[in-house]
Amino acid sequence: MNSAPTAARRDAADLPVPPGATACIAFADGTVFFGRGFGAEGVSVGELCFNTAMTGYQEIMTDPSYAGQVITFTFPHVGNVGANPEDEETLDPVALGMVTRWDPTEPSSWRAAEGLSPWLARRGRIGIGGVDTRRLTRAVRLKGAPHVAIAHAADGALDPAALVEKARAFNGLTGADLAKDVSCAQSYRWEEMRWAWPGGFEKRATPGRRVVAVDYGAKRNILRCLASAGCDVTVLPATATAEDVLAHDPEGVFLSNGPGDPAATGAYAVPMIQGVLKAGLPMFGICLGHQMLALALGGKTVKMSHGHHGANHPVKELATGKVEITSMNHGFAVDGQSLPDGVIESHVSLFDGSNCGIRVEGKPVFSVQHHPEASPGPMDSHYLFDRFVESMG
Ligand SMILES: NC(=O)CC[C@H](N)C(=O)O
Repeated sequence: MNSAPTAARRDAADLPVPPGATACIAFADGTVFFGRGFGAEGVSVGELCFNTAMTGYQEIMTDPSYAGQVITFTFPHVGNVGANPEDEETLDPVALGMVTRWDPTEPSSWRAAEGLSPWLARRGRIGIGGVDTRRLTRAVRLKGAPHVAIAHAADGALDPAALVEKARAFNGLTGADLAKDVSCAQSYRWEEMRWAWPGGFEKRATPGRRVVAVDYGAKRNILRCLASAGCDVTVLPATATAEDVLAHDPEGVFLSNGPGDPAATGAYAVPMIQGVLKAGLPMFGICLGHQMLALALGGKTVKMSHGHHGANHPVKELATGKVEITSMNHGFAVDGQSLPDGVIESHVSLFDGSNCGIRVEGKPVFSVQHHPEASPGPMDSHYLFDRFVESMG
């Protein structure tokens, strides 16, 4: 295995492709990082972010909120436990590609059904190994979610100058409405619960609270957490109206995570949320769902510099002072200063003070920016699912 990282190259148009390079990441400013490709061959264009989680690359790559993004993993050993059918957060390919410090090894895990490279190839997604990911991560931090083009050509036929042009032509995620592209096309019932020994993913047997979950790109483990907490979940597409939601006679409404700019998604989500709020139902939102609830209540969202993507982000619940270590994946945030009277900031990030939660005074309506379902990550915030179920009582 040749795993030495390749050097970053400036001024792509003038420099030759280094020997052995079969993949690269080209920035709009002309910086190019070369590496060795795995997974699918081809070209993809999107926004680059870094994820600091030490486990869970398969869940991360299949989180629909990563649509339009390429992920560089700061943890060096990615791929060593392969891929399995249980750790997928959705069936459709989502993140555009992955960048790793080491080339993936053969999988070593009793759970592995296949290696990372064939799994990515089957999904049409590009992998780039052997990259100096520290340097790449610093570039993301300094340049703020840069626009990039990534390419993998097994014969080394890379055209860095053309890729830089493609990165320049990318419009970015601001204003991008991606949720309806990754949402389900039709409503369906969800019964699977969280994985538990020895039965694995079992189905709910007893009747529970009737919950409508609006799918903006929902991770499966959120739906499982709702089911395990005692909800009979009906999932509706992102473009569902308030009438569609209320027609199911729900006792509570859940707003899912999802990709893209919440302000762009709000065009259809905000009127639905406002309609459901008028009906006075309990409501709980996660990540994109949190951002859109804030918009529906009169708040604002902003694009962050390079966002939060990891499984070790400390968040403080202001009412209790309790700190939770959380899973995060967001590039936009609710502007805590923009919240109107009656909407209370409930959680903040201890990394940068950004808003991580809101609640409506006197009503069972609340949401968080982080991911209480983890997948991957710690379960410190799991109590929020129970809080949602209790709010229906
Ligand atoms: N995980 C999510 O739901 C992400 C929400 C939104 N797309 C963001 O990047 O901020």
